[in-house]
Amino acid sequence: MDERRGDLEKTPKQEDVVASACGGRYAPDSMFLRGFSDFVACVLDIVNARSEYVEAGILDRLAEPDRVISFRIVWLDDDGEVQVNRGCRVQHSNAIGPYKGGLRFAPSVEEGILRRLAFEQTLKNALTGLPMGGAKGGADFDPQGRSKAEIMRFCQAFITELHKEIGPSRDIPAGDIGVGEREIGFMFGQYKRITETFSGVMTGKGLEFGGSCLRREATGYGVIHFLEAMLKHRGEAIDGRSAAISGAGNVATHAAKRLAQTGGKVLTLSNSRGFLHIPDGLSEDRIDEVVDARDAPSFRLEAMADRVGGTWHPGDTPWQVACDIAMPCATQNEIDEAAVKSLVDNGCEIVVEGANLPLTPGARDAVRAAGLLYGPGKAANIGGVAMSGLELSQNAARLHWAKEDLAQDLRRIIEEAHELCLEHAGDEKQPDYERGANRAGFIKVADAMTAFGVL
Ligand SMILES: NC(=O)C1=CN([C@@H]2O[C@H](COP(=O)(O)OP(=O)(O)OC[C@H]3O[C@@H](n4cnc5c(N)ncnc54)[C@H](O)[C@@H]3O)[C@@H](O)[C@H]2O)C=CC1
Ligand SMILES: O=C(O)CCC(=O)C(=O)O
Repeated sequence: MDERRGDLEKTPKQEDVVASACGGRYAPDSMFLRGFSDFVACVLDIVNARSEYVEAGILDRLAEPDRVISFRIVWLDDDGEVQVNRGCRVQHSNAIGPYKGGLRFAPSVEEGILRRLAFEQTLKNALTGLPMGGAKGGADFDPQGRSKAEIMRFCQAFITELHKEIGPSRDIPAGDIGVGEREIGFMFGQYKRITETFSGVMTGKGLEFGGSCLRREATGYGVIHFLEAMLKHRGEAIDGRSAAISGAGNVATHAAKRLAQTGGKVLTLSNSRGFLHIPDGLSEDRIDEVVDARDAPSFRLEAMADRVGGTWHPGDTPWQVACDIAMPCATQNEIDEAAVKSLVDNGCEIVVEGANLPLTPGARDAVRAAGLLYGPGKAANIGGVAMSGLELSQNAARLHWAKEDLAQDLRRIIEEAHELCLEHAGDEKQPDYERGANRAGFIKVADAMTAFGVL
């Protein structure tokens, strides 16, 4: 046993463990280090109680992804101009299954964010109960305002670079911000052309070529299933509760649709330009209109205001609206401390995350301090990757399962994940779901890593 490890055993404090595990490789305020430090706070007592985890260096190994693949993407825009973007795939852990996680196309994409998201994905995927490791990738490409032909050329160039690193038993990408079924189609087609194979190398595919029923809906629907499970645990239900939802993409619209179906009231949708407020609630039909129209370059959420009896608030976020539930479903760090204060002052009691990491660290502390019921994304938004896991199973068996069966599977997976989180969440009456998710995911991954020995 090395000297440093011996010291750790004597003084296993959170900050020492984090510093030792990260070995000075991350800037103190980096997104990864902050997240890893919070994670260590949740699992440190488990590690201290299990010498096999310390001996196998589990935390040190989790602090560094298995591999980071960076590459240049070159493509031609509609004017024939050469465009260059930067792409990256972080393969964090394949301890419990092949690397699995989404691809994000957005100007804010950079390696640091992907390192953090890939780490979170490892824990999240473990909660699904399906054999999937964790990864995340993407590019700093902004699809906004790009034509369909430009998006196709970009997707083809992206996968031309990444295809060597992925495969149906190796790493299976899916969608995320800026990457939906259309983009997966372009990338899957290019992979198929280059490798001359037809396999389940990506999920979120079109139904005609190996996609699964309900993958499109699964993340948003799953968020509402998780919300229902949290409320049921308290003897409550959604019934007539109102929600401020951010985003107008895949997760936001399907969470909105399912909430409306479950008797809730959808007060807002949003984008990076502002938010749409519908005081009487958005109907399912109107939500469907957004789902059908949003891929068109001409689509503007703001243009719907009159038609839905709402108002458009340019430059603002939905967190100033009086609501029972806040449901951030757009992007990271979209709720800060001031937004939490405004939500609490306006009567909000619940925050449930459709997006990954939508709360700043200060906002998370404020949510806890205010005693809100809090469903963190790493537990509440597992529906998408869970359905991806079921898509993989269908592809491997060369079968297509019925929507009704998949709907039941999705609900069961979410309810079981909720139970698993509860088991590790401390106080039964005021469960800390984030702690529960971190601990439950960690134990599963750490046990697998321990079984492999040191590698
Ligand atoms: N698609 C999936 O299956 C899953 C997605 N997530 C997470 O959910 C979130 C949303 O993802 P998708 O709906 O798939 O992406 P999307 O690309 O379909 O939608 C993103 C939405 O967020 C809005 N948006 C982007 N930046 C914004 C900003 N700065 N302020 C306000 N709105 C902004 C966009 O206008 C768009 O309406 C992301 O955090 C993603 O990581 C999590 C689990 C699975
Ligand atoms: O479906 C997948 O593989 C990944 C979904 C995803 O990116 C996520 O859960 O954040």
